[in-house]
Amino acid sequence: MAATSRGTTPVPPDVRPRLTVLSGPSGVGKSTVVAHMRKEHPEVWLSVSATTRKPRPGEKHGVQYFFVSDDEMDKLIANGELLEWAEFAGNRYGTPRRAVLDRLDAGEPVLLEIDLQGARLVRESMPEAQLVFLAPPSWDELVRRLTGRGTEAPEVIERRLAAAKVELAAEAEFDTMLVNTSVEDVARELLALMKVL
Ligand SMILES: Nc1nc2c(ncn2[C@@H]2O[C@H](COP(=O)(O)OP(=O)(O)O)[C@@H](O)[C@H]2O)c(=O)[nH]1
Ligand SMILES: Nc1ncnc2c1ncn2[C@@H]1O[C@H](COP(=O)(O)OP(=O)(O)O)[C@@H](O)[C@H]1O
Repeated sequence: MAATSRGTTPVPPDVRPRLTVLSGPSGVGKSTVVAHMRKEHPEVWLSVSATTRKPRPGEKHGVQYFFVSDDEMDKLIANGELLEWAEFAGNRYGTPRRAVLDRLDAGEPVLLEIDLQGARLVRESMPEAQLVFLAPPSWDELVRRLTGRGTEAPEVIERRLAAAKVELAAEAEFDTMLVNTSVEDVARELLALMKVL
């Protein structure tokens, strides 16, 4: 079979998995759910974003994020290397385009964990993508999780909670809404949506 220009075997569109986008307010549990899911299903390919945010203790370049300078982010944007990017709570975040398209072409289930603005941009450029919104069981529980994580200063938490109000109001734009009461249940539901289970 002929190789594509990216050097992978083409997968017919009808069996190609859809790109899945997971969004939801900061602190709702997106990273926790995705980590749980990938422990048992490492075949789910999670895009690693570039960000200008500083690493938290324990975060490693190339694992949670590619941590880049403002200049480097400017270049990634100018060179068209990002599928989408957005500013969130004072930092920029973007999805490297090439890796995502290569994995989709290879027929792998691909997951993006990105904010509401990014989800809207993906919907515009790739209407076949499925958009999943992760919601907290309640506002108070979201505040408890975000505060309890202990990774952000109080003023950063305030910015993220302000963004959370906007994100929660946009829930209806998504194809599916999952409430993160149980990490195991949500991980299973997400795997089913991605046709991995
Ligand atoms: N648009 C966009 N948002 C991203 C990207 N990567 C991460 N985000 C989102 O940026 C927000 C902040 O991420 P982060 O600083 O890691 O905080 P956390 O998600 O609360 O742990 C979250 O909503 C992420 O989903 C990206 O490549 N593009
Ligand atoms: N279902 C859950 N029940 C209770 N705590 C949770 C649940 N899911 C996540 N958490 C906790 O909430 C905090 C925020 O989770 P995290 O995955 O960092 O959120 P996000 O990636 O959406 O910002 C973490 O301390 C995590 O352990």
